[in-house]
Amino acid sequence: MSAADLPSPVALPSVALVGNPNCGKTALFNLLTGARQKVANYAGVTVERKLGTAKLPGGHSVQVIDLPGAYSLCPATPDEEVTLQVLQGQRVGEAVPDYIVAVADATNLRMNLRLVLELRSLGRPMMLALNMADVARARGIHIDTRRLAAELGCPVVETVAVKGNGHQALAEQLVKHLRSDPPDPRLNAPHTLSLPDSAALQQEVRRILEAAAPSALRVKRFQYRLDAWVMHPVWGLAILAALLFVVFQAVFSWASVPMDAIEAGFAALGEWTTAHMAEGPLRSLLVDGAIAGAGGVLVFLPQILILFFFILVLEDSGYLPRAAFLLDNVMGRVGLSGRAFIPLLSSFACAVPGVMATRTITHWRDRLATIMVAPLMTCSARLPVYALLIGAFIPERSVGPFNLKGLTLFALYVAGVVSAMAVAWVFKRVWHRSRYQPLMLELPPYRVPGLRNLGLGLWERARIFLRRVGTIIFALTVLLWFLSSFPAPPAGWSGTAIEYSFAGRLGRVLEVLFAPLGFNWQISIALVPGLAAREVVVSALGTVYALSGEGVDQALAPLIAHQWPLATCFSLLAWFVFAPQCISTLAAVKRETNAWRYPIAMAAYLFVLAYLAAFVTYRVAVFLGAG
Ligand SMILES: Nc1nc2c(ncn2[C@@H]2O[C@H](COP(=O)(O)OP(=O)(O)OP(=O)(O)O)[C@@H](O)[C@H]2O)c(=O)[nH]1
Ligand SMILES: [Mg+2]
Repeated sequence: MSAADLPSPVALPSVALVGNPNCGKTALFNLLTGARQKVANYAGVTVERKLGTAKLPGGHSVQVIDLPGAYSLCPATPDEEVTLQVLQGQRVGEAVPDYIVAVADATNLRMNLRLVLELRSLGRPMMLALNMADVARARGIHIDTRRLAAELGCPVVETVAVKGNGHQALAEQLVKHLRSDPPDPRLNAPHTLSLPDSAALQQEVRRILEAAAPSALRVKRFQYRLDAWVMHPVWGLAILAALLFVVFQAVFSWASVPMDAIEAGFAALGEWTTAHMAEGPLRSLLVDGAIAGAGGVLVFLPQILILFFFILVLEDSGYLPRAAFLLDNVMGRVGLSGRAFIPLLSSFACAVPGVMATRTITHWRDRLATIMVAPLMTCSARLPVYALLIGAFIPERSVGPFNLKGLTLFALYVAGVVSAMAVAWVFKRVWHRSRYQPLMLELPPYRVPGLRNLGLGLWERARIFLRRVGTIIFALTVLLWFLSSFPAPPAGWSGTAIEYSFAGRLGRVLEVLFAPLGFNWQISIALVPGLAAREVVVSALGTVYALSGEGVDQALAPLIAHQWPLATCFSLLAWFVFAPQCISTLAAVKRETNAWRYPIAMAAYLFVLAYLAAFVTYRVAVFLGAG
């Protein structure tokens, strides 16, 4: 694409997608713009406004704005506030959008039309997209769109945002509008809101629906019977535990074949390179740095994809908000809001989106408590570290019907969750917070996960992981290789070259700090680049051991299994349950809280916990004879 093709965002008319949470705004946005923003079956997926360009029929282009879902133009949560700010042009450097596309879930008009009426009262050019038209039709909800358009005084179209061309009617209507009614800058002046009274709104919704879609008022919920099981206080918890358990078993048992293949591939590549290149720094960089280091992280791709497969299926099925209700009681007792469930669950992928997702939490202290414990959820960057250590030290054995490795991984995730609950409980004590906020959350319908969404989601995950391996992990590994190879030792040096290098000396210094935890100097070095990305600990260990003259023909796992006492493995695992080192999370916390003291407090408390946990684990393990 040449620079001329790139649309200038200032010149294009802007179209904002506004609607209730979970009505399919982002799915529509992705269809219109070709973007890949996250879509999932629960309220509060989008928490920041996103921009994209849509090419419409007839050569028109518009800038499309995807917004967080809102129940009303009176914001109750920080994400709803974002929506209102954008609509009123209160964001710095941004004008009021030229056109509003109100998006409504056609299966739930009784609720969705309230916001549509509020939007109408703004008096700005708008239209209504009745999304989920496919589901509405299947449920026998008939909507007279002409009548509805007449009642609302704006165009109404039906859309199906999960179908390839499900946005066609919307695109055509946009073009029609642009032709007949080009953007008028006079309408874009910020103005004060005067919203209709709530009871009057409800009456108006009823009146309109009786005229245009009487069947929408008689919707039956199909899901009550299933919910009686899924949200049952005993069966529900059993179902949740069983689900999570299957996930962790699968991460180990399904992944072994592709992982072995990738590992064998890298081993062969290393041998081939060693055989075909003259000895020297370049060969060492390729073999010890790139192949033993970054390649060692790539091996974990299958496990990450399996974990995300399950997360995506759960996200799309509509199960997650139900689990939030199920756990609301437990969460309330430790001082977390039930709304914290989804942000915390997102943190299993990465704490950064988890911290952002706390914008759906109304009260500041609830939100802060959730932010502070989010990094205790086991993010996917920890998976390679856990998997390496479990693969090396935990024998391939079955305990009853369970695989011992899967069981250990499950235990580590549970350790993270339990610690988060404990820390939240302490916060509650410190802040004397006892007010319990009842959980108000909309239950989405159950849905069979769409293959398209699933495939795109997995592809996106694979891309993110590969990009990390190819950029930050690779760069840090090369840097570490450099620091571990230079300066070269003088003639007559009796130890290995790495012990003489910068990294070797730094490792010896850090070892003093970490020796009480049972960490040797190789681990101590690896923890430093791990500050930027946790997986780098794995690649760094690969490089450090390869340079220690242990031979690259040995895979890392058997090597450390041979060299480290079991107590060190347990201690390092305990360290990583808390592992304070993730700069991007700390930066996200600074952004979201707008204060330095929170990320600093977070790093400090996590470091202390990690150190204590590893220390105690190591001592106990040594005492029990694992030293
Ligand atoms: N069957 C069907 N499903 C849809 C349609 N549009 C969206 N979905 C599904 O509805 C769910 C919600 O879609 P999103 O696009 O994330 O909704 P959103 O309005 O952006 O939600 P928030 O960002 O939370 O406000 C996802 O599971 C989508 O796959 C549709 O037209 N038909
Ligand atoms: Mg969205």
